[in-house]
Amino acid sequence: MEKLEAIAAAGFDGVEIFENDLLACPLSPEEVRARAADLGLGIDLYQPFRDFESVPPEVLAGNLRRAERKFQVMERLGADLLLVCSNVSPAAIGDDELAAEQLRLLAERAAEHGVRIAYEALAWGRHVNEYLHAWRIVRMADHPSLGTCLDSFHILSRGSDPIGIEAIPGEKIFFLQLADAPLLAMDVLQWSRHYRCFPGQGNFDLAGLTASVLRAGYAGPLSLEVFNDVFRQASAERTALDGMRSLIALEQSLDGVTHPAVPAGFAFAELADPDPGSGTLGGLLSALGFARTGVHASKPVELWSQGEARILLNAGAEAGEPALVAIGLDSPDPGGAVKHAGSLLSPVLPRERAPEDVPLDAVAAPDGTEIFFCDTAWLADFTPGTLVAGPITGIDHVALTQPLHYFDEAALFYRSVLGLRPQESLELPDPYGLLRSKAMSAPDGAVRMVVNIAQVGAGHLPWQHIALACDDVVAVARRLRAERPGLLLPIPGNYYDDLEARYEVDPELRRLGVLYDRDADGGEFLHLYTVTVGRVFFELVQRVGGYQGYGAGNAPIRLAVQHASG
Ligand SMILES: O=C(O)c1ccc(O)c(O)c1
Ligand SMILES: [Mg+2]
Repeated sequence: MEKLEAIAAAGFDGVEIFENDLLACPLSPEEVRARAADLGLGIDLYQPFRDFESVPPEVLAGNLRRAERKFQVMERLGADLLLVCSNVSPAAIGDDELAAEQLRLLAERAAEHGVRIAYEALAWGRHVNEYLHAWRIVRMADHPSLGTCLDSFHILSRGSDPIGIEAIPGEKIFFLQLADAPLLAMDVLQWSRHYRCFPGQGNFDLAGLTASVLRAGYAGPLSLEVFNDVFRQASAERTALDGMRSLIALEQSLDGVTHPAVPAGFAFAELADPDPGSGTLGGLLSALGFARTGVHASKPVELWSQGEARILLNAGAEAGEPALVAIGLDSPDPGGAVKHAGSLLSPVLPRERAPEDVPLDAVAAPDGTEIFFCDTAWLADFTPGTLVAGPITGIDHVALTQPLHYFDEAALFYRSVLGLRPQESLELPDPYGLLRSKAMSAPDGAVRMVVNIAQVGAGHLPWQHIALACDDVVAVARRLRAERPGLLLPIPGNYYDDLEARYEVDPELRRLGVLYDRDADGGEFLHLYTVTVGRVFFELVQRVGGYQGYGAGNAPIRLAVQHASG
């Protein structure tokens, strides 16, 4: 019930009923039908009917009897399409003619009940596991009540080329199920049952496949069929909305709609500073070479800057401790970006604004961080102070730690709403659990976001950090280790024993506690971290020779030190 309500509220007009959901539901099929109808939802498909075709004659009778009972349930539900998935039983016989003959028989029986059959190749089917194989059997059976069901997961997980879909007559494609998935080297059944996600959240080309299905002349529903352990635990409402967002984004990419305003840089990062009197955040920023270069005309907000790195400290934000509350993105077209976000179900956030303030609109990222789309006008709200130049030149990236169940949602949000592209995804063991991380960036690297989750293990605080681009990390480290020794995170000597075994690096890195990474092309990354203040810390990063990563291999070292220092 809860699922139906959430699905209707998200704007869908139909559902598949998965048999397990019905079996566990206290309502009768008639009541489910009525409830769905009240909510404006059609029941487009009932599924799955398993292990039917290609069986010895003595098994067939029992299978047909089983089917009769399901046709009766479907009549009560008001559903007229049954998904039959390819037989996975070791008892199945690898004989296409037998499969076709038995499916024809099933279709004849179904027709008597006004039911049609959609035959789907499961990627792990015993004999039929390719969509074109299922289609050949359907064609051979040649019955108007028998067609095929295409499922993007089964097609793409096996590496089949979806172009072959275009040769199937559209009216014989009875149903289309869409699911994306991350690329994982694992058994296809486990992969399907636990890791499916919505289009745009994984690595498959859903737009390409869907385009082929539409070119074939298919005019039926686009149905999301996702099996995912995390989604099961998440709120149905939020998951349904996210599913709808994924379909809208898919539709936009089919229509050739590109993001109207991919951000060109970070305008600012905004931190809640609930106790400005303590000087904790201000002190940290000045130690890093920032200066307070402006004060907001109508709000208790200070602008601290160095080069193009701008940090807002907001004493009025609702937060008990220092925390990242907002990110400002330089947008070539803020109005267009906000409208685009709205089309993807990320409405503009209501905001208090003094009449004289420059209009500035924000939407909410999945973890609640506000994302502002800015042109340079926002700076006019701040009385200007003197600008400072220093080794810090801008914001390189912002890293947010998401709760587990928002991780895929965040990936889709940053991709569709902000127009960022997925970069590397990593799973790293750290001393207290597993760190999953996904990086997203604008095509030119001008905006980079890292979405982390601390998947397992208690004690992971939802830390966020702002990584500042720096011309000379070593010079900054030299100065800070001398002047403010407690400010930077100490790095264990064991790390350098290993680093020096792998690379010939300057021994000064060890003395200064600067971390290091190198990519396959010789690009280098030098970085260091400040201690954590409230929920935030800063990273200083220096990219050399086109390095595009994030030094993710060093993250477990950082986490261990952060844990040890509380
Ligand atoms: O995992 C399964 O068994 C299963 C069942 C029905 C489907 O449509 C499907 O894609 C997978
Ligand atoms: Mg399926």
